[in-house]
Amino acid sequence: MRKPFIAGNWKMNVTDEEALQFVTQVTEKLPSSDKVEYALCAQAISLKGMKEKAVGTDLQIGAQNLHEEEKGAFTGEISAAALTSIGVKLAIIGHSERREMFNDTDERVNAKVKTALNHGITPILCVGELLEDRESGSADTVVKAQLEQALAGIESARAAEVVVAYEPVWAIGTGKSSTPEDAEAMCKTIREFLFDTYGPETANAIRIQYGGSVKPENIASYMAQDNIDGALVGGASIDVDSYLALIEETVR
Ligand SMILES: O=C(CO)COP(=O)(O)O
Repeated sequence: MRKPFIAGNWKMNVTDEEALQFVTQVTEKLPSSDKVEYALCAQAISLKGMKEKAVGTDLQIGAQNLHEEEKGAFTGEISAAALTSIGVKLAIIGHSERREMFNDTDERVNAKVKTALNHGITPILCVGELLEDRESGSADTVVKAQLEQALAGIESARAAEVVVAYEPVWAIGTGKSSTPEDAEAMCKTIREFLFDTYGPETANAIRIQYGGSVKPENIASYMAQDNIDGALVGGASIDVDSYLALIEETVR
């Protein structure tokens, strides 16, 4: 059985002071991680402080990106080694906002996933189609191509450590979430791709999250689907009560 995994993606919406306050408030109330894993992915500036505040709890702290190179002249970027030096072992990779605005091509996403795995960082690998892909009937092809390129050269044992987040781009921050049935259909397609690529053991081990306008009110309908193992949540993860409710609804 795959353990559900709920990750908040705060994007560029939370200051350091707010981030630290959030962790203090939330850690008092988080349930045990026996049945559900949970994480918060914050701006780089807050990761160290959040890690310190989360000591002794099961709250995972993740980055929203990392650079594929080990080190060097990459002004403004974050290295995997810098993340692990403060104990961060989780990073979102290839989010659609980065693919669209920050040149995260499929090739770079592949390099970033490899770098993350080389450093023992769990990548939350984001894939998802644009509205025009869905309307033209090519959503499956687009998502499979993203997966194929992102996972190129990564062997089965290492691929098992990847978390895939299926986020249809048209559902992100729009309030227009995918129906649970449509989300399940794509997550099943993703699972089948993983099965064909890596065989049953790895395909069944990899967790697939759905993301796109997930809220406490609709998360249970996604979690009820066979191939959805959690959620990557933007807006609804920024409020303490809402974040806790997402986790509670997952294990209800
Ligand atoms: O992009 C997302 C998470 O990575 C989804 O954002 P929203 O939950 O705000 O739609």
